[in-house]
Amino acid sequence: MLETVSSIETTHVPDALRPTIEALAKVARNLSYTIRRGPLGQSLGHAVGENTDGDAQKALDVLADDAFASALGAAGVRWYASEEREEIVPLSEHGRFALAIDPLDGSSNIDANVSIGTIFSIYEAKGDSYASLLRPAREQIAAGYVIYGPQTQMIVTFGAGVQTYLLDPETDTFKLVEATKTIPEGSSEFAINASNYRHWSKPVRAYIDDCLAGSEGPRGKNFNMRWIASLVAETHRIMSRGGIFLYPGDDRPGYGRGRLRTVYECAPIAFLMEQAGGAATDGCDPIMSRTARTLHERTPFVFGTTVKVDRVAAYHDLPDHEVSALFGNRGLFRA
Ligand SMILES: O=P(O)(O)OC[C@H]1O[C@](O)(COP(=O)(O)O)[C@@H](O)[C@@H]1O
Ligand SMILES: [Mg+2]
Ligand SMILES: [Mg+2]
Repeated sequence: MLETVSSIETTHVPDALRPTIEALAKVARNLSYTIRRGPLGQSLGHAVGENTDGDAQKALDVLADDAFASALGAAGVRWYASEEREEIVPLSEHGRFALAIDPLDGSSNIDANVSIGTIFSIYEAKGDSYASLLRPAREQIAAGYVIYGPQTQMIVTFGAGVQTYLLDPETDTFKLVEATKTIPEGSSEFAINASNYRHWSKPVRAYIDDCLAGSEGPRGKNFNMRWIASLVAETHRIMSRGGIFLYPGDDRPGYGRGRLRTVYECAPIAFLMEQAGGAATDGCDPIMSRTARTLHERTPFVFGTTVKVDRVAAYHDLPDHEVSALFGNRGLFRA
């Protein structure tokens, strides 16, 4: 029904990438429609298996992955890497791009009608599939996400700022609503899954302790906490009003390098953050300087307003006696 309508305004999209972005937008538009229909349409939130990382795969994860893979072959994509597939898949021999995707982010939220999303990252393709995608994140030529929330929006960068497109329900087209998105300074919000507190390293605990101490602690002001458990929704909130997100490594089995995946979750969000004036690190070093060694590799992930992200890195540089001190004695971080 929606196939014939143009999917996105492409004035800001580089010519070579237009077919790819149009195909992404077309699939996202159809997914948005499927998600909005919820139980009136296909069953979306039930588990259908496990992906390579051992995460439960929901029906919507698989449906989204199949839809993107079948649309992108005819849209300039040579190599397709997905959270839902163990290996990189060849799509079109003559395609110019390599694309990595988290087709459906935040799957645990499908049944709860909370915002979910799609995250993608694009490189120039090389002859070898893995060499095309396991390379410095700074070599990305485009990255973005789609948020399926009260509004469906696509946020994208081609290396010259960040653009926001809104899916207009009246025309079924993604329309440009913001040509240069920048992260506001001054938010007092931090996002972390605090149920893992006892598993965190000392620097992460110290950083959060100092936020929780509020106006009585070394920061001298109160903070607010958020945790949606949809990376895309957290990213969008930070893009819209600032703040910081942390998913650190912790000492639970399998979580030494956190939960989030470098290639199709963290690298694209890091690119967007930098282009919007923010920052993204693994707690210490920029994600954009990293090269993933494997397709499904995880990384600790900290992103948001630059001064806040830098502050987390500074906690990692503190000597042990400072980081272990009660906040009242941690002299370096008095606001
Ligand atoms: O349940 P946890 O450990 O808080 O993890 C939540 C994180 O997991 C994710 O859902 C992982 O993404 P997927 O749904 O694509 O596997 C993120 O969106 C979110 O930030
Ligand atoms: Mg995800
Ligand atoms: Mg996913």
